[in-house]
Amino acid sequence: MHEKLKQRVCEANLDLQRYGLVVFTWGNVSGIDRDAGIVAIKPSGVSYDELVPEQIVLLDLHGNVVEGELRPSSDTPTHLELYRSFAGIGGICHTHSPHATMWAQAQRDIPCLGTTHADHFYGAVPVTETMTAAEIGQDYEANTGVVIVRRFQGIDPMQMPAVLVANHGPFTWGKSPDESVKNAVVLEEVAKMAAGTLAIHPEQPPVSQALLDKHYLRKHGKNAYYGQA
Ligand SMILES: O=C(CO)[C@@H](O)[C@@H](O)COP(=O)(O)O
Repeated sequence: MHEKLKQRVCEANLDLQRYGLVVFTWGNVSGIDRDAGIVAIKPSGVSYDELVPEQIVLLDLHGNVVEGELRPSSDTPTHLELYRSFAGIGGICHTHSPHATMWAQAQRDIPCLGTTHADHFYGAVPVTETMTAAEIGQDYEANTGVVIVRRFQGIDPMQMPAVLVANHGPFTWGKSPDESVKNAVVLEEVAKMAAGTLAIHPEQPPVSQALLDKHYLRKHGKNAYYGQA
């Protein structure tokens, strides 16, 4: 069932290693078939070298496993919360890529300091608030999704396909699993560039709104709807 979706999700997980975004199994990618209401996600703890499409786990949007022998990623509740809340996304990627994770640990938004950033993210990449002890204790992964959605009040996820979870790491998304991984690669690059730029010039201000609009809207169209011309 959903062999094509499992294949695409498996390939996107293997790309995490190909692009150098992960160490060990510190990352996972999922995809969704919205018509069927089925999410496909990497199994927990399985190394990328061994990963095959048959191991990809299928769930419904309530988190019930509908196919798969292995335990789904421990971040599954976060992925599910984002699919339920951000209607336009078709794939989600989570990593601990070092530079983006440094900004998440420092609990700082990544400012838009250049056109590379502006081409992909419409403004500063936001960091979430830290979770309360109750949120952590109750259900850490599900509440990670809740704090992401809370942070996106007033932010269009289709114009900002990335977030930094405070003290944890980045989540990115897109209209497909492979697009979510591409955004994770870009996020890691702009995180690295921003850290380096501010080390050279700590007072460097973000780009002007005119430059941000010029680059982001030119690439993504007037409505800046992610992934559509
Ligand atoms: O962030 C964490 C753990 O802190 C997880 O995302 C990472 O270890 C991947 O877990 P899974 O193997 O997907 O269950």
